Amino acid sequence: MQPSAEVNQRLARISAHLCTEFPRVGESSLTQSNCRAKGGAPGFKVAVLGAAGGIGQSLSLLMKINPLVSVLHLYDVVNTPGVTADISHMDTGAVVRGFLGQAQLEHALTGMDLVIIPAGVPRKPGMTRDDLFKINAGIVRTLCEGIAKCCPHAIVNLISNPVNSTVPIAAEVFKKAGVYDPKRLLGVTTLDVVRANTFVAEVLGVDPREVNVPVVGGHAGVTILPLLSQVKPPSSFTAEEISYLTDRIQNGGTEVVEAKAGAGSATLSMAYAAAKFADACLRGLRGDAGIVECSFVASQVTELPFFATRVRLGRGGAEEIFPLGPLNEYERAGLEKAKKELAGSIDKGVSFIRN
Ligand SMILES: NC(=O)C1=CN([C@@H]2O[C@H](COP(=O)(O)OP(=O)(O)OC[C@H]3O[C@@H](n4cnc5c(N)ncnc54)[C@H](O)[C@@H]3O)[C@@H](O)[C@H]2O)C=CC1
Ligand SMILES: O=C([O-])CC(=O)C(=O)O
Repeated sequence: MQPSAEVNQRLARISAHLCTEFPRVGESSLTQSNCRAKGGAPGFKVAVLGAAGGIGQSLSLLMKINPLVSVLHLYDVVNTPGVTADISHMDTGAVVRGFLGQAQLEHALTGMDLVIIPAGVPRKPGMTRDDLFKINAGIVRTLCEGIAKCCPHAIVNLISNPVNSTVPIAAEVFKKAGVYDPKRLLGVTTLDVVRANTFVAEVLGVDPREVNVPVVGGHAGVTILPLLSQVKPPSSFTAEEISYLTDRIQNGGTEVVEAKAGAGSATLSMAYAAAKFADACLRGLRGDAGIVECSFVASQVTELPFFATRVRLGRGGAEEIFPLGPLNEYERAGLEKAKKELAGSIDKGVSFIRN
């Protein structure tokens, strides 16, 4: 049955009100709304791809309350109308627009300064992050092809797992399109740092906000390498504490996957971590000085083409990559293990696009 003209008019009015870009009932082709960011604060344009998911919804909420964001585009292959309607009622500055399905990806991406990608399937108990490669590699490829075409200068925050492979995939897609700027592609490893700060603070009996633990390497199992010898403020740990903390930080994701017992992986702490990292990227874009975060980026710190270390964020993205600093024997052994596993994951990502 064809919808009445009245139904379509009503949907058009709601759509214009929400600044969304959903197809009207019965329409297959998409109309671009000419909705302006009326009353929106000056700031950056941010897109969340995978915005209707477990991470995506909370992350979108947190970006809506970030005063540096003027326009927030929410893209997913399902459920963005509801999420967008909901978030758009928050009385904060950012104007929210929703985009649904592949046909609207280009509209979602055009003009964006920062694109955050939590799209893809999460783990269930018994799976490794690498088990997600089959599905998530293709999703990341498609989304990055869109970025290369529509906002090649945007900063990209890649969350989708396995990060150790999806970042190399994104780099290859951008290279193929001739738009690769290694400084602008950042794998999000902030949750490892957030966990490390929390667990170390518990052991030390201090406020986690006072603790900063550099976590280097990658984002899976032994590739997650906390540098407990470089904790700020300077702290010393017993051998038992070092072993307990390293194991807990490396397996923090699995701890949540098991506790959720089939209902997914970390979403709330991840949304917090992603929002923290995105805010740091936006402050860097604004030109703030001294913004330093850990991230999995193209790097010459080791012989591997990608590695997570502390980076300084600026107008161009990861403008400076800091060396590892002095490691103790335990950390040097951990580094060797991390590099071995990382090399295979990076190769797998590169081969996915090249072959
Ligand atoms: N980097 C990190 O530290 C972390 C990464 N993750 C990863 O983040 C990803 C998302 O996790 P959750 O939000 O829990 O999963 P979820 O299943 O709740 O949400 C994923 C969303 O992605 C959407 N999606 C699927 N295909 C898409 C496509 N082609 N384009 C746009 N959206 C698409 C889905 O419709 C869904 O709404 C997973 O790969 C997970 O492993 C999770 C936690 C931490
Ligand atoms: O463990 C997972 O699958 C999700 C993730 O990356 C994390 O929580 O660190």
